[in-house]
Amino acid sequence: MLQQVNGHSSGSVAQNLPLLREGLQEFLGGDTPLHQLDDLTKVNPVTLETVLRCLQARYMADKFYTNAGCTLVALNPFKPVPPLYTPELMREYHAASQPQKLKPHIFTVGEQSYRNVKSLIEPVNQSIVVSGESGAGKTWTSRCLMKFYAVVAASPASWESHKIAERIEQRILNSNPVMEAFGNACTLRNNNSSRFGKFIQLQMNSAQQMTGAAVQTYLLEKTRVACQATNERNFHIFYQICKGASEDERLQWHLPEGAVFSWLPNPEKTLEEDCFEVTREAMLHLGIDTPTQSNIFKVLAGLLHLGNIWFADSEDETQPCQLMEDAKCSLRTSALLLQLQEDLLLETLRIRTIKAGKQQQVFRKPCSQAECDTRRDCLAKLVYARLFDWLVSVINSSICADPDTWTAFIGLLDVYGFESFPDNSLEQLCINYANEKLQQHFVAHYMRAQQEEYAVEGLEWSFVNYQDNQICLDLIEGSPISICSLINEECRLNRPSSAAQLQTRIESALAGSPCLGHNKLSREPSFIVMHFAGPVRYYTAGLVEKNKDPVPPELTGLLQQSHDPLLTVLFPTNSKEKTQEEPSGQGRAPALTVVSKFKASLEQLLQVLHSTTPHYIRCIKPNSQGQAQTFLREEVLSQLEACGLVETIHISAAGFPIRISHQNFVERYGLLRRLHPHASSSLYCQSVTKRTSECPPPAEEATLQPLLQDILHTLPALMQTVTTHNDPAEATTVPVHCGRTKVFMTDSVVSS
Ligand SMILES: Nc1ncnc2c1ncn2[C@@H]1O[C@H](COP(=O)(O)OP(=O)(O)OP(=O)(O)O)[C@@H](O)[C@H]1O
Repeated sequence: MLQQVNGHSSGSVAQNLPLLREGLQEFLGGDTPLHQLDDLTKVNPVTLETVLRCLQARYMADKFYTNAGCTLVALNPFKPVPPLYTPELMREYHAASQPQKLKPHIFTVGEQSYRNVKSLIEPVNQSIVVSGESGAGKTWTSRCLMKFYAVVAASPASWESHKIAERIEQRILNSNPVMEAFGNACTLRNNNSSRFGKFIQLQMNSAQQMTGAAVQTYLLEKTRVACQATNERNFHIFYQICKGASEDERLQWHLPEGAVFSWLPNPEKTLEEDCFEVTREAMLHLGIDTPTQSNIFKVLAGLLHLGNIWFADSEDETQPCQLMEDAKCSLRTSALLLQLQEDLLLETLRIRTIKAGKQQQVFRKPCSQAECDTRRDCLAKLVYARLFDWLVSVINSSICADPDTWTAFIGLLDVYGFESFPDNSLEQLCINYANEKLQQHFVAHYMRAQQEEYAVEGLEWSFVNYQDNQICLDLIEGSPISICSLINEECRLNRPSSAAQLQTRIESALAGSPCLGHNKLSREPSFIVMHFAGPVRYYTAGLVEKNKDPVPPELTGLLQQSHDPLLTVLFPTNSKEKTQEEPSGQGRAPALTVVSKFKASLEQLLQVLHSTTPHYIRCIKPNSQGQAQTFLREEVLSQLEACGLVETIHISAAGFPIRISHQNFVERYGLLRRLHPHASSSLYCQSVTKRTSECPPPAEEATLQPLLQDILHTLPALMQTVTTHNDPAEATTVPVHCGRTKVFMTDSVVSS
């Protein structure tokens, strides 16, 4: 039973208030050096300042992992720390009777999830959500967790089954270099940035051995194939083939030393990720044999040559654009490598066919120079995206266990964190939408955990007034009208609409939403969404077109005519391709837009997450230069906001962020007795007796009780003095509660 402490004002107390506050702060800070606090919820009070100070102190002391209630905060060391990731340490966490008592580590999260699977307590399936901004360490963390499970979830009794398990684990680990070669690239923020999101399901049998895995990917940034920002690079695999091909392969793939490709910027930059051998080896282990690999690399070389095809502007609209002189050779080589007819490739790039009328008559219209470029880029994106999906399916068929052999899974979700750039478009809208969804999931889980702690302590209190981010989600995805539905509507109607019109439509249809900000500063048409992590301005130019992601049917038709074995698989002739250019008239299913496909996959993911016990790892980048021993407070703060940790601090603050064990509380008794020497404890005897009759305290706890009561009597008296000076509404909140083992206080005790 909970004891509530009501306040009594006292003149002497008011005079002594500054002294109290100072003493209390000191007391709450305690004697423990900040870097030794391994849980951010133990900093007292939990505020942004104290959390930042604690993380900084730990980082400087080479302590990279810190708990934050049900979350693990992982600071990127930006330097090798081999002792942190040895198989011996993995086994230590695995063998520990209480791993949560060891130093915070991703292995604690890994082991806890593993034990939950073992315990068979519902929900048995687990998910570990790894989030953070680009370069924060998500991929590293997921990789480490996979290695952890490969070590701890693999010790079957017989030698034979041990060998099978080892092979499966090796394949699962081999999926990493392959997916990274094809899906990662060097960006301004990370030399090895994942340009897609992924959910890896590690499948376990009834003896909790890893029997297989399955990978689901999200939103590959396929535009990178044909367009790279200044000082960024294309996907690693292109550099690997150009740098690592043998003499023979160079001849086969038409990649002479020193060849220049417009889609291969910054080739002089040499990265650790450029190692072709590692990728080939891993592909081989996944069952992709050498001829198939050669086929893949030949197609990629074909795309590089495609990127060198440039057109001159045509003066006469009725005439197709001419090839630039240098491009003729590139056209020939590209057609050769992709096994396409050269003249058909050229024609498809520069002539648009339009079907019209009842008879579906075919008209041929020469494209402008810009349209030719768009079609060329579109062709490359189409091939690369299909190739990537195909690789993922090959990886899955190599690592996925027979459904009869596994009974539970641990899912690792590695998703791009919240993004806010000077120029945000559909990609950022999708990413931030996913982050809002995950944040909602996280907040619900965090509140549940907080509520459970209160219940254990006997506190009857709930976060009834806490508003989660549903309003923002309604704005983005709600029904019937939301940003997503309006953008999709534009695609469906296929009407000409300007960026300014789209802005007006969004602003007028969603004017009532408190999460829609007003476009005051920008001259370019845009709208602002007030995300949980901060406001983001999205520009409306090109949004509808990106959402349609149109693939001219002629391009698919062209690839279906290729004689290349791989392209024949990627573009089968019998498939009923549906492209956005085909009108979706009466009776036809609505065209799938980028947003609608993303929304569907997100919903599926959330369904999976809801059916699991979640764990969260928030990766933080201490500085954007990738330097060891450098902790930039401003940068860390904005990430704490973006990953929802600030939100959890607010949730904590909405409850009782200050928690002190009875023992600690009483140890500091003198401080408060000085201020209120004649406090009577009679007021509390009743409630404490009532509590103790339900839950008898241990002997030492019993001796603490009278002292505890005296302090508890003093504090609220002080609080009332404080609240009457400030917000009168606060006076109605009971600031101090005595739980079974801890004293709980609202932050008004120290912050008012
Ligand atoms: N625990 C660690 N120990 C040492 N170095 C690390 C650690 N975590 C991350 N790093 C370094 O930081 C770099 C960036 O990490 P990583 O690629 O995992 O980031 P990410 O969050 O996955 O980024 P993106 O979203 O761009 O893919 C790594 O290449 C590695 O050099």
